[in-house]
Amino acid sequence: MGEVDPAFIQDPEHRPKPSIIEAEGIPVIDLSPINYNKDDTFSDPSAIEDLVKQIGSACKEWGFFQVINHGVPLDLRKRIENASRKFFAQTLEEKRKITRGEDSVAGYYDTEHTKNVRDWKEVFDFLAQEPTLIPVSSDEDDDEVTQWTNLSPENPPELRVVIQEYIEEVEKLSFKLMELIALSLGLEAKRFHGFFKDQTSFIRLNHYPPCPYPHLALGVGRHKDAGALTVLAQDEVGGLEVKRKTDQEWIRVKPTPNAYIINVGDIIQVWSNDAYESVEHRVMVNSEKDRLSIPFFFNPAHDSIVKPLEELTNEQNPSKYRPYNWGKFLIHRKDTNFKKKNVENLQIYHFKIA
Ligand SMILES: O=C(O)CCC(=O)C(=O)O
Ligand SMILES: [Fe+2]
Repeated sequence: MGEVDPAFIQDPEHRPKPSIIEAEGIPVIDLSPINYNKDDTFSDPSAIEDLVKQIGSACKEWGFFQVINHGVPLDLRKRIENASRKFFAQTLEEKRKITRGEDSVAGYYDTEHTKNVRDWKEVFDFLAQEPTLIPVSSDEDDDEVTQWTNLSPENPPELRVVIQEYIEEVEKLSFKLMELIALSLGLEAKRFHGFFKDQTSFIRLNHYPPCPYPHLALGVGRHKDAGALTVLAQDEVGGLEVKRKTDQEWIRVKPTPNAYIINVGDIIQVWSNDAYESVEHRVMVNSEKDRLSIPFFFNPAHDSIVKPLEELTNEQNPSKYRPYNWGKFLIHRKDTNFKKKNVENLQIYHFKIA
């Protein structure tokens, strides 16, 4: 990654700005009421009610928030971060031994493109469920389903187990967040749980090496997350930017030690019939420091039909989207993200009812 490779160069309007705006506005929400109450139940109704309000406003106003006192053990986070660093510190040859194949999303790769520009990063993806059931093709008439499985790095030897332990914990957090989001929309707490029975969730280890031309490239180009919810751990380096809804400015999410960054994905946007929006974000790189981030993409079962919930639509507020099949959507995305293509990949607005 020495000379300027045109594959990484963003169009001028998408290049990072030299001045960074680090807003205080991205809410930090304390989840103590659901994690550290004395008798371990949802026992303090007023604290929960307040929490639900905070979650609702954050989803509406930002589509992004951070959580503290989230219940994921700090020691586990440290262990996954250390193991990930060891993994990425290996030679390219070693890492490429578990390169992601055409037939699964799991494994190592360093050639992802976002909006047809190559990202300055390398990643390792690991599925939450093994096997994960998924359609063979994005073709609507093809009913065939296949199984995705994980690839296991030899080194460091602890990585696989640490990832599995970590997934268990962030998954618990994701379910709790979905309950709070459901309540904030006036739904029953467990309204969303059924969608995640055979989930297609996965965890991603993102490594952003120092970049000699950080003013031209991005670690991840502007995008929205396609799934339901993302639970992201970022290290102290920083670089994640979120598009502020009020003025469309790019705002840096300040690293908060031990916090998780949560964002609403496209599926929540559709379920909520646009009450909550999935917000664009991107990652800046820098010329000096490596950066590590670990998103957990909480995604429903492949055969989920994604559409606005009946409870949230009516004559005054009719459904804004045609239903789509999540598994087919995911496969379509996978096929187009892998290579540079001259067409835009599939987006939820393609299902929008005009
Ligand atoms: O590295 C980050 O902070 C965010 C990465 C991201 O947005 C993604 O992987 O979808
Ligand atoms: Fe993202």
